[in-house]
Amino acid sequence: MPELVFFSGTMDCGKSTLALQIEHNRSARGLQGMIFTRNDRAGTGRLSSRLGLVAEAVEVAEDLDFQHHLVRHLTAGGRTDYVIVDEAQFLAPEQVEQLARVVDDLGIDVYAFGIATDFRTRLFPGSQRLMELADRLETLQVEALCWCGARATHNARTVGGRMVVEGAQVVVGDVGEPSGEVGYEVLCRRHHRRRLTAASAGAGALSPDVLPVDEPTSAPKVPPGRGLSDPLRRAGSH
Ligand SMILES: Nc1ncnc2c1ncn2[C@@H]1O[C@H](COP(=O)(O)OP(=O)(O)O)[C@@H](O)[C@H]1O
Ligand SMILES: Cc1cn([C@H]2C[C@H](O)[C@@H](COP(=O)(O)O)O2)c(=O)[nH]c1=O
Repeated sequence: MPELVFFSGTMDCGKSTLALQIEHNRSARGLQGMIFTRNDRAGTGRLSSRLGLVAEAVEVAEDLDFQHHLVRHLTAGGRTDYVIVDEAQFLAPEQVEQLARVVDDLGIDVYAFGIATDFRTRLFPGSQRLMELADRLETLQVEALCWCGARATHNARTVGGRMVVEGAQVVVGDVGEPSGEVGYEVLCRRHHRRRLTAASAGAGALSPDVLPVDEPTSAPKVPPGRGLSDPLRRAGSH
């Protein structure tokens, strides 16, 4: 049975990499895919991963109708066995409905990849519609981490490393932007709620715990995963 699958996760968790792997594995077996994206950081008509892989893609314009596009292609004698859509959070809800029709009426698998929520923790309209319509929701397995070491579940927008909560829903950008520029950082919910980015917390890279030295048995217990270098421990009350 063909299906509509929505692979979601925070920024920088490997969605585009997985999209390119799926494309690679299927095309290596002689299947033909059609790849779409919208607003990829690498430029128009490109699907790029931070691991350095890039593939050509159809840029999804606001008025692109997926179903018409596929029907035109098939009618002209083209073949498509599966469809990949990256940055699917930027799709209009109607475009997600067209993708569902591509699956049901044309019998083509559709794999969509995107972040679920924006910098204010609200669902993107395209992601919401995908969650409502997908046959299957998949969460990426390689989780991105918050600076504190916890699993990152939220995307923060930053200016000069500080989290901002005002602005347009769509601003194309990347994690780890130089200070002063608009960028993004993935955080756990606790630190997203407190607007505590790595820069605001004064955190550097995660440092592992040192091997335990003999502590007196009365010493306070350190929760697992909290090394001496952990800014949470240093700052105490965050
Ligand atoms: N130098 C590197 N070495 C190994 N893995 C890397 C490196 N740079 C990035 N990655 C991996 O790539 C992931 C980001 O992949 P990408 O597909 O661009 O993410 P997404 O599309 O979800 O934003 C990172 O979470 C990390 O696992
Ligand atoms: C949180 C958030 C993100 N964006 C943009 C920033 C990037 O261009 C993409 C996400 O790309 P990735 O491949 O998943 O890293 O989305 C945005 O426009 N608005 C937001 O709130």
